[in-house]
Amino acid sequence: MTEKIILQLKDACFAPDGDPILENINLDIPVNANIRVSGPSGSGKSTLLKMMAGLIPLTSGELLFRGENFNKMSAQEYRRQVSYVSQTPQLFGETIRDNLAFPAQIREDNFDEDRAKHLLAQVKLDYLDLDQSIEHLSGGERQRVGLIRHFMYEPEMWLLDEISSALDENLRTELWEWVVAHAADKHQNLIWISHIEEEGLKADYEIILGQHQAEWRVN
Ligand SMILES: Nc1ncnc2c1ncn2[C@@H]1O[C@H](COP(=O)(O)OP(=O)(O)OP(=O)(O)O)[C@@H](O)[C@H]1O
Repeated sequence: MTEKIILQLKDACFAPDGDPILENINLDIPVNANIRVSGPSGSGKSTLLKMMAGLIPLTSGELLFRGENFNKMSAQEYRRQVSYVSQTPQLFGETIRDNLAFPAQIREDNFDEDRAKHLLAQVKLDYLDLDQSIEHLSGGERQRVGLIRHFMYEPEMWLLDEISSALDENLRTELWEWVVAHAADKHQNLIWISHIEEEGLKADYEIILGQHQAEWRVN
């Protein structure tokens, strides 16, 4: 039996100034897998995640999700299903509440304060109050508030770009353990980039980037 595929890139190329950053990218992402993207600095790891997230337009080729072409879908709906988290999330407004309530606001839904507090605790920020100003948060606190803003709703797929880069080793390990367990529990697809090897992070598959190409490896 063939494996079920959730996301595909077909002959995808991104060449913003004519020179390709990534080209001839053909990937079939199986459902409910834990996938690492690796490769040297500048090899296009973030670019690949942003291509998958529909955040940068393909110069050529196709992005398909559940067999449907991205260009025929609502970009807003797609990004709610396929959630890209940057390593430097921008915080906005004045307080932590402003940030964590934002996803509900754009969905015209009620803010789930209990969930927000639960998520703060999951990322070891339960000492922060929702009405606390974001002005004096540390880099690591900002990174985690930006991360859990995405977790206020559950997507089908996570694209996580260096989400622990501002944290010390203990926090990194705990954060990744939580993220991986959360995704497994919710049967979510997980594609991630991390430079950190000592986290003991295990992936089912690896996408290795180099020379503008992507190699698929089964771990
Ligand atoms: N929109 C763009 N226009 C021009 N060049 C770009 C664009 N986006 C990315 N690049 C270039 O593409 C290359 C790959 O960038 P990318 O951030 O994807 O690499 P990376 O593997 O994630 O790097 P790192 O590990 O250092 O974060 C870099 O040389 C970058 O400057």
